[in-house]
Amino acid sequence: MAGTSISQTELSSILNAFTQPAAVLSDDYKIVATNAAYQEHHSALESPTGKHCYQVSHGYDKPCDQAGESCPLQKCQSTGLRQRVLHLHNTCHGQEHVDVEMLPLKRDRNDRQYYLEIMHLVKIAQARPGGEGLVGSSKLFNQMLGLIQRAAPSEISVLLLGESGSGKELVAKALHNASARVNQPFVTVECSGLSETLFESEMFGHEKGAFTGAINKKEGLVSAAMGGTLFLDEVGDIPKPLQVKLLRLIETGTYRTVGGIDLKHANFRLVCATHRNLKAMVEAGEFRQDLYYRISSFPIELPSLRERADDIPLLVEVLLQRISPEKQIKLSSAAQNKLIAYTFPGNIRELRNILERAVLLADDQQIDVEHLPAELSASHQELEVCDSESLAPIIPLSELDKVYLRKVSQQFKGSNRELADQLGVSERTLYRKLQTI
Ligand SMILES: Nc1ncnc2c1ncn2[C@@H]1O[C@H](COP(=O)(O)OP(=O)(O)OP(=O)(O)O)[C@@H](O)[C@H]1O
Repeated sequence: MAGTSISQTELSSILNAFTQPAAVLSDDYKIVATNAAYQEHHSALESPTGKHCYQVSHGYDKPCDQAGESCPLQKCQSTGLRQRVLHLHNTCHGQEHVDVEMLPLKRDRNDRQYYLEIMHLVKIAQARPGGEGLVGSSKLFNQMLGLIQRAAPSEISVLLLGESGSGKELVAKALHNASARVNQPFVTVECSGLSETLFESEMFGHEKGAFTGAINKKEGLVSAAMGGTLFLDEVGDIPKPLQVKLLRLIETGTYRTVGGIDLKHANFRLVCATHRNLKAMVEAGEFRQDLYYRISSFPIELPSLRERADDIPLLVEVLLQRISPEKQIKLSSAAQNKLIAYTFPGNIRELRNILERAVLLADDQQIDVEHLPAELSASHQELEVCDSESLAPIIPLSELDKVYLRKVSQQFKGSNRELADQLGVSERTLYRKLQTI
């Protein structure tokens, strides 16, 4: 830092107080000093000092905002305020998600402005093959990840909105894993298909003899989630009389077991999920407005797989590793193109099912088009149908899967499990859908 009283070596040793990769940057995007973690993170063979931050982290030849990304340094310059942005960085391990924090420093004696950059490595998601958890690097996935990173450390109630199989449960776990409650339980409550009595006794537990069949005292899921995260899956399927009970629990933080007298205190962070349009349900009087506002403080929309088709090659690679870690199975480019062109009504669960089946069908290390289900090749036939006169009458898209399911469930000869597999949804989801047709 020319002209300042502090040397570069001293600056680096101060930066070494951070365990995360950290650097001091100048107004013109140049790296002035870095700590050891920064050099390790970028696997810098030669010192990054003097290079541009966008060149080292992204391999760009111009600042991020001119390369179609948001640039925290530029935002810091224009606002004078601390910034946080989720970026994909080139690191010693390949591409990684990084939560970048940028802070303006006090101007130096020559009135030059410098910035402190701290990189928080995102552990709940990966942008390259290997490991567990969420996978993706597309724009929509990164936007979703940015929201997860923001919400996770707080206690705010999160509402996950997305199609079946798009990863709602995995995101709920990611929220838990990135929160201070990570070492406490993560408890899922499947809200669909529960009668009023069953819901109450599942949620709150019951005393011995509370109702016919209550032979023993039973602990409820709210109690099991003590100190951790309670994940209400398919919250939109909770019948109205039960919604008021849930609201009471959330508002007062207290509950009674079925047949119990004592008021018990709950302690959980709430995450809810639904594939339904809750706002429309509120307008139609099917979902309580007060409960909706309680659970939807921080909504996160999960993109469907067809909206993030550029993630398909990466997901395929990761899922094949997870399905068959001992074999190094690859996809032929023709098979990959088929997958990219497919619409995936069952999202990532359907992709996983397709790959599991293909791994069994492929004799060698390569999955080809013939190992993929016939409906992938049927997309062209579907287009032909759409072009033909048989299009009329037009039915609302929301009705489309009901109409299709009605037909399929009448004609399908196998079990519900087999049908769910072929549709690329869980058996639970199929059961739920069958109830609505
Ligand atoms: N981003 C992702 N990366 C890797 N695997 C994923 C991702 N998202 C989802 N999956 C996988 O896809 C499958 C379905 O995910 P999940 O059960 O979380 O979806 P869901 O939206 O909760 O489905 P449903 O509404 O039917 O319960 C699981 O095997 C999950 O591990």
